[in-house]
Amino acid sequence: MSANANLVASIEALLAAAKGYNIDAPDHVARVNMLGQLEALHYQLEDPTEAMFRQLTNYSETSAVRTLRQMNVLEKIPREGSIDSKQLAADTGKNEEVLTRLIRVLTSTGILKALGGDVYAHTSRSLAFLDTAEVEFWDLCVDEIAPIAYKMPEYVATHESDSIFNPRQSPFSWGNDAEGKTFYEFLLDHPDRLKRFNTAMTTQESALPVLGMFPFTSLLKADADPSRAFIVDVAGGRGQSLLQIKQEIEAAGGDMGRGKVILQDRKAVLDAVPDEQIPGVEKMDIDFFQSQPVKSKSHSYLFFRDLFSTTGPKRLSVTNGTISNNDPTRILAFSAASYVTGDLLTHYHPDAQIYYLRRIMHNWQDAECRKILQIIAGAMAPDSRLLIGEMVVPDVPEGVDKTVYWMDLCMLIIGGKERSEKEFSALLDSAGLKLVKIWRNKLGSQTVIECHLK
Ligand SMILES: C[S@@+](CC[C@H](N)C(=O)[O-])C[C@H]1O[C@@H](n2cnc3c(N)ncnc32)[C@H](O)[C@@H]1O
Repeated sequence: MSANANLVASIEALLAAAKGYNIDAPDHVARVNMLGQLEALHYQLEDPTEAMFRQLTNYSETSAVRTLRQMNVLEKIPREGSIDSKQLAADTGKNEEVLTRLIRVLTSTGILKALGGDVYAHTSRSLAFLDTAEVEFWDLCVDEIAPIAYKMPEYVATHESDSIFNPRQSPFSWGNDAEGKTFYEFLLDHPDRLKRFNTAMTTQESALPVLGMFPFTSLLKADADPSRAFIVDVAGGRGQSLLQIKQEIEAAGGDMGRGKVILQDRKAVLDAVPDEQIPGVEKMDIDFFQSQPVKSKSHSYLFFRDLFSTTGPKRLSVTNGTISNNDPTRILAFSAASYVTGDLLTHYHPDAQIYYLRRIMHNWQDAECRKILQIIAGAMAPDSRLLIGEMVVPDVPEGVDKTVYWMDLCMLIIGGKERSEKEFSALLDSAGLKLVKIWRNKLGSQTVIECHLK
């Protein structure tokens, strides 16, 4: 087909899709597919040099929005009607010329509307920066990641090519004068930035949904052991996923199979979550590189052995809360130290039906992921499932959803990685786990990867 025939065919295909589209009852998938067609059409029509310079609107638009937000200018533009630049300058106390020039960047790309004579109005796109929770994540990316992204050329010029795979030498660590610390160790040292990060993590629902893929309700059991956790959200942040899963299950008339619901994360993260924000959820602070306290009974003796690794018994097992050992003197010493009825037993939990791990694997390289997975696998019972909520990189870029690609650059910067199905499968296999099924979202790359012990 000639280039011209191609162009006409693309436009006709888009026209046919538009004719079948009901704008009053928009179908999300149909709409996004049409956007894909439109984007392909745009690439066919655009001159490559024009395209090269259009890239520059990315950073100029981002900078203009972020700067106007910093100056609280968007709030001063009326939601209905319009405002002129003189009034806007008076209302914000900012320089009129600077405001006008920043606003023009946004009217040129349709974020704000220019009505002529330096008069401006909101559009639904500018209002999104005022009204959506996702803007917290957007600000975080612009303030924490984008400055380092622009310094990547300097990073690669000053580092060995493999150092980017060392999470303690990531571009983020380097750009924050913190080489030697991982991204999360750095955040723990900076409570304000940690707090902002954790809040932003609660907001990305539209691009990275929790629900609509794996059927959580299918795992409810009326005769479930109430002492067994139904779900443990490992490094679950502020409990954002658990709350949604709980709601879905309760809406279906279930009660999480009578099992417990456990939120695990670092202590500093959990301490910042008021109990009333996560009703019915038990908090448990952990370091996922060290241990998984919610363990299968058959593995519990390892926990005790670990605690007594220097002087402890050679073999110690726990059955229904009774400790037995092949060395009675040890048991006596053990009891005398009052560990038996105190700290140790309160740390004992049976395993969980579901270990849930969302947006964790992509923060780390394979070596760290393998360690996290091996520790969870060591805690799982044969019927436990590990559910991994992550994007999966498609073999060939598809559709208009670019989230997985820009997220992968963020991950390259902080020391992590987005993975393909093949990469997940190999990683899981190396940690003693089997990838059973990838539950995909209708759109985009977000999935739930279901795994069992091998
Ligand atoms: C990208 S957030 C994901 C949070 C949540 N799972 C979600 O999907 O929104 C990564 C989480 O890992 C936690 N984390 C980082 N290092 C950890 C560690 N060594 N042990 C336990 N949690 C850790 C962080 O505190 C943070 O809450």
